[in-house]
Amino acid sequence: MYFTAEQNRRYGSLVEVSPGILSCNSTTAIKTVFGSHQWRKSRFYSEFADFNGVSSLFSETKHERAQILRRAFLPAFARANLVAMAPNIFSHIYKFLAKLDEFERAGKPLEAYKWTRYLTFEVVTDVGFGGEYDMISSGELNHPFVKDFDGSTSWGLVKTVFPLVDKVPDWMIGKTMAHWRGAESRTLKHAQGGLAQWRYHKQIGKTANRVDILQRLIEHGDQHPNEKLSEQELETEIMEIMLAGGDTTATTVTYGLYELAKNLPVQERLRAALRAEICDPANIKLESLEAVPYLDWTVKEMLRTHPTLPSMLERVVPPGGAQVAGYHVPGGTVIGMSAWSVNKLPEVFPDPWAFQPERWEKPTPEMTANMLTFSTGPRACVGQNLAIVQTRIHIGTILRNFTVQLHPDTTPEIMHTLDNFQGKPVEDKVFLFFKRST
Ligand code: HEM
Repeated sequence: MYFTAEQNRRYGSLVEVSPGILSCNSTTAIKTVFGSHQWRKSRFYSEFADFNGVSSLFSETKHERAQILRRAFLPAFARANLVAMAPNIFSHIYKFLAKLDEFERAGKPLEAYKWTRYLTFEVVTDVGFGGEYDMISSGELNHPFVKDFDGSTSWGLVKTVFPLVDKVPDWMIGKTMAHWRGAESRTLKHAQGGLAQWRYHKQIGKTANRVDILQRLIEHGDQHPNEKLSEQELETEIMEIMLAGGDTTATTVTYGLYELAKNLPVQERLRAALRAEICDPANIKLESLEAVPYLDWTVKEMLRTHPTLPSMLERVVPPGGAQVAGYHVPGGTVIGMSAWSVNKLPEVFPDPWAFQPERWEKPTPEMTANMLTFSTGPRACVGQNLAIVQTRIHIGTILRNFTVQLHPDTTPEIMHTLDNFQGKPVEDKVFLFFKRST
């Protein structure tokens, strides 16, 4: 993303960054590029995120199938279902607070990125497919699930560069890459386990009150038999939920806590607003958090400043070509736009590098239309409402109960974003101090 942003800064708003692939950062192009299903996702998506040759909603490039999958997902992210999921999310965050207490008693800083990953993986596996992973209380710092997950993502990226690599035997690709490939099949086993557990729960009559995404996907198939997903498709969707919903939120929360530690007046204003609304910090409810506008603005600013999919989001120009940022671009060309770049355009977001939740008090229509963190249009993030609810719960509950301070080693260099399609801090060791504050 640094490279493509720099190319746009130097040479203009539409630049060829590799053969047949253009980077665009013009706000006038957003509606054209993302607004219509005729602009398909590029082959990057299938190479990165098809599992065992089966496409997920994220990786699907064909509009018709993507529409069916989106319909199946929508009940999971409807408001009533998110409200029903909230108690699950709170149960994980209160476990996380107990961990913060332990670190405070020991006088130690928290390795924030590592622990927020455990938190968000627990949440996404729970609300994703009723998974019962216990990463926070077990305190297993190198949980095999997270390790496999990292390997699996790396393997996805290798496939985007060498699409035929899956056909090459292990001994030719070397130990590390063979490990990554193995990690992908192990992650698939976690997904199969999730589905097997659902089948078991169904057998013993325990599925009626479930609120997770898998439950809603299966119910959708029961109600619309012609849109029913096969076992393999359901497994692939579980993989996708882990891929799309875990690290994305962990990175948002980590950078968010870092910004609050760096910007103490913002942190103090947020805590004062939370205190005014919430009397009992040990029993917070979603509706109290949603009654605090300053929390909403802070979360929006976290999402703007540190978009966790910062790379170019690629779309293919439809046959016949299109007019983009003042140029005619031929059909078949790939055009990508990056939230990292667009979210920092000074003409839309004045003083773009400053962390200012107040800018969201009265957002201009341009700010709302041009924030690309969740993309926009028919393939925008289908899970964005869950991501927002989850981030509100995490940040609101932590900040109502704790102050957060920077460790001297947590420098801007450590917090530099590494772009592996999903962004993350370049160094995993993001140390922050937490102190109880009731
Ligand atoms: C802060 C958290 C999140 C961020 C920043 C984020 C961002 C994005 C973005 C930018 C896209 C569009 C990619 C593109 O246009 O090429 C996307 C798609 C998607 N996201 Fe998210 N996401 C987040 C959380 C989640 C969660 C929690 C879930 C579900 C559990 C989820 C599921 C999906 C799925 C299934 C797609 C594919 C939608 C489609 O192609 O139609 N995301 N996400």
